[in-house]
Amino acid sequence: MELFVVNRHIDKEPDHENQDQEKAKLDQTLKKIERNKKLRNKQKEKEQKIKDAIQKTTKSRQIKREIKKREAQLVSATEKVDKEFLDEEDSKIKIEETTATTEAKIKKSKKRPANPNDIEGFTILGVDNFNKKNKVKRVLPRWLTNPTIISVNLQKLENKVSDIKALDQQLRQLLIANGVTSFFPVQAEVIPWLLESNKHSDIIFPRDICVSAPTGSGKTLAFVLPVIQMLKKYTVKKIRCLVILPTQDLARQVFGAFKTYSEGTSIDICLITGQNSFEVEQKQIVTKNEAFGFLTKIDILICTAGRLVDHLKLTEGFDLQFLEFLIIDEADRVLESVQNDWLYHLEKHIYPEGPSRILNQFTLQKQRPPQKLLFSATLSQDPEKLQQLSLFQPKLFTSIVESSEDNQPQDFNTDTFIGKYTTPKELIEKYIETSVDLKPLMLYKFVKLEKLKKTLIFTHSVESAHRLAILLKSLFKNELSIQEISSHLQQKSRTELIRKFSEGNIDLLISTDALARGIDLPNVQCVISYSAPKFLKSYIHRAGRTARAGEQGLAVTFLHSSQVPKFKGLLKQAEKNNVEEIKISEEDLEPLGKQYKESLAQLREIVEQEDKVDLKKIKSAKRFKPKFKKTTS
Ligand SMILES: Nc1ncnc2c1ncn2[C@@H]1O[C@H](COP(=O)(O)OP(=O)(O)OP(=O)(O)O)[C@@H](O)[C@H]1O
Repeated sequence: MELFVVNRHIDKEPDHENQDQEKAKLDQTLKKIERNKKLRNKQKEKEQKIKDAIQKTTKSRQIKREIKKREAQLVSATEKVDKEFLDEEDSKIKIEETTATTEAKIKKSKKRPANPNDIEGFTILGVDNFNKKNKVKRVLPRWLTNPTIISVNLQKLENKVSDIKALDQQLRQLLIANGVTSFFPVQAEVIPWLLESNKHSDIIFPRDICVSAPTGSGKTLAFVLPVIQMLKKYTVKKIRCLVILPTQDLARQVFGAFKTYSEGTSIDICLITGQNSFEVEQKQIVTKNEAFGFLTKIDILICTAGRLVDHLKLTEGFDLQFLEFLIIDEADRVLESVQNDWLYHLEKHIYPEGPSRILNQFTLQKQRPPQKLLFSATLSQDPEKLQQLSLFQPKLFTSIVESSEDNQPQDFNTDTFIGKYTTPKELIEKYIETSVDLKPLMLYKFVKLEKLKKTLIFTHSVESAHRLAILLKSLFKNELSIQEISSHLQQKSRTELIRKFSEGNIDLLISTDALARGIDLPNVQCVISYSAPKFLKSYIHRAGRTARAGEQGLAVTFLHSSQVPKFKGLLKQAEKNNVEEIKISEEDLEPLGKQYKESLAQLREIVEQEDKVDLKKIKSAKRFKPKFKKTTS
């Protein structure tokens, strides 16, 4: 049996001490295991917590996202609802605006194709040259925006001549003797201002002035009277006032006014327009004395720009260095004229060493610079145009007032200020539409219907004035006195015709625009623009020959149908939007047909004859040209 006994290792007898030790070890290990188990469990719990927390945040984020999404959906839904409630007009406007901007964008993109050379952030020079630039708003200088306003009301005159003590007694008496009892608004403003501004002119140079007031408002006396008063004091003759005008007729008229109001003074006035010979004019201005050399003989010189330059160049001893007043009447017209470069020659003559506006010892020793006085019914308020006169601290007197609905003057606006003119309140303006063929007959009918006398008729050329005169003479027979006047006539004949018309001995005076400016013809009943005026300025001056000095007057313009819109456009510039039409039916002219045909035949006959003789003479007639002789004796 033993054979089958497996001899296993049999330990020795258990050692109790070792057994205890081993048991302790085992216990420790078991405790360790238990601790580790607990630790692992704790770890697991922690991880689980973290996991849970992560899960929670994700969930809340999801929830938040979901909430946001829902909110967004809600908002868009609300907006949708709101939009539906937008009122129809608003949405229309929005649509229009969007369409307009889109269209503009399309246009822009069409206008300016994408440039392949464009570099981001850089502008390639020249690319934008074709794009429309924004208009720069013009800003007027202060003196133009702060004028002294002149009333156009000549019916209610508040300034009696006897009350204006600034003018001396002698002048006031002369005014009353000439039928002027009250001052017109332009005179009431300008005369006292000029006298005051010249009180200390040796120390404080007076400011230059620009005066823009309607035709027939009395601008002439506004400069004549103060100048006479201020020059009275001088005993030594020097040219102290120079008046420049655009035409001989006007120069003559202003000369007349100076003569009238210088009565009883020692002021000498001279007119140089070319009517007299050059030598005669030279002798009127200067004389030569053995002991003193050249001596001036006059105080005031009135001239046309062209004739002035002739004297500046050729008259020895012609001294303008003592000039105190430089008056330019119809200033816009004079400044337009480049006649012999008059402004350049004049400046050179007044300031041989160049102009000096600075008050210093040098300028104090010399004479003061002349005060420039500019007058016109259509004076340019364009600072660029006025710039050429280098005005000294200019002051503006104007009747141009922008009025609001409550008739209160408003701020000056460049667009509505420059190029605006006023006309007399008493002027009634109308137009007649007619065909070209029947125009002369329509004129005949109108004159007869209105029983017109003392009427000025303006045509665009000497020839058309001449033909119209022949035709009207033939139509009216001896019923009315009809004459023509133009710059082709000699000064003497023109003065004679003007005198006869003023006295009422000519009923219809047919003229070119030569007579449109400044000429003062008393009580003109009607002004007819037989040829439509090309510019607003020419219309204003033509029409301004009537309704002068507060009198009523009628201005009628004859137009072909194609001219009506342009004419209305012109008048709009002067804020005349309701010019009435006078309707004369062409049927009313039928009974005059035979008479008209006969007159036309007569006209043809006369013109043919004249073409051979007279008209040629008129065309070749030159103004009287004097032989210039240098210096005077
Ligand atoms: N205070 C006044 N009382 C009455 N009549 C006057 C007065 N002042 C001027 N007149 C007359 O009024 C008319 C027009 O004057 P004036 O020729 O000076 O006008 P104007 O403003 O220069 O016109 P235009 O712009 O056409 O040249 C003249 O016959 C003048 O004698």
